[in-house]
Amino acid sequence: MDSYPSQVNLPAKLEASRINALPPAAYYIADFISEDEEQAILHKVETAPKARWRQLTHRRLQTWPSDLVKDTLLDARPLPDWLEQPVVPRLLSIPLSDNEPNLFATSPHGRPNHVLINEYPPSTGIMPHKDGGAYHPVVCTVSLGSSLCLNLYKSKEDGALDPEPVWRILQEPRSLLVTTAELYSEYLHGIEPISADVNISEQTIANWSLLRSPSLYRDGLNQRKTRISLTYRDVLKVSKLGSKLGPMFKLP
Ligand SMILES: O=C(O)CCC(=O)C(=O)O
Ligand SMILES: [Fe+2]
Repeated sequence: MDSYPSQVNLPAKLEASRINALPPAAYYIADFISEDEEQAILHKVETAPKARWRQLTHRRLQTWPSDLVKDTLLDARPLPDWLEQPVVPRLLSIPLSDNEPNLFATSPHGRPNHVLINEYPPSTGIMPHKDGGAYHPVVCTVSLGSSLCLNLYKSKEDGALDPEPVWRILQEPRSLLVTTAELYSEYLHGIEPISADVNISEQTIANWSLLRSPSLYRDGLNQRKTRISLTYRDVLKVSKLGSKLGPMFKLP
């Protein structure tokens, strides 16, 4: 059966969730959080103080605990409880391999210290880009609300972007996608600003065998609804000043 009541389903080792079609390395866990957990987080995102949202032309976002300034996290307060639980302990609970206890075992703070929340109404996306040098090269993205495709792109010899994606990853609601290593440093990622993802099939989706509900896409279509993503990363530089800043400089 392709669909069953929502429950968390974690692999004993992350290696079991590896997207084998991709270069080193990406992992996809379809049932990383439950429907109740998804609803609780969505409620917190939607009811966050208005000052928390930054409106871009088509998309809006929140950063927790704060923005980066010159690649540095200024506000060193811990993540709020609703972003910490259940995601962070769950991320840290999955062994990567026999000799690496978890995904953040070799990162400077041993855990993610920053969350970016992006909201994508249908027909919005994000231009192809690399995440750059501010972060330890492990990106953990939890998807909420709707499925969409993340595209991976290669730079051409002359440095220009090849506009055809080399791979597509379908991210279902409640899933976790992890990208690391060469995939972090050598490839660009982006989301097309379209109302429906088309031509979805076993042949075109890199993580097809790891999907929760492949039968939903039998017609090759994913009609998008609003999707919220939570991107967990470890920011390498944290300001010592940050924890001493007065309340005037802090967002609620
Ligand atoms: O929302 C996503 O899945 C991707 C977000 C992203 O690439 C970024 O914020 O750097
Ligand atoms: Fe990114």
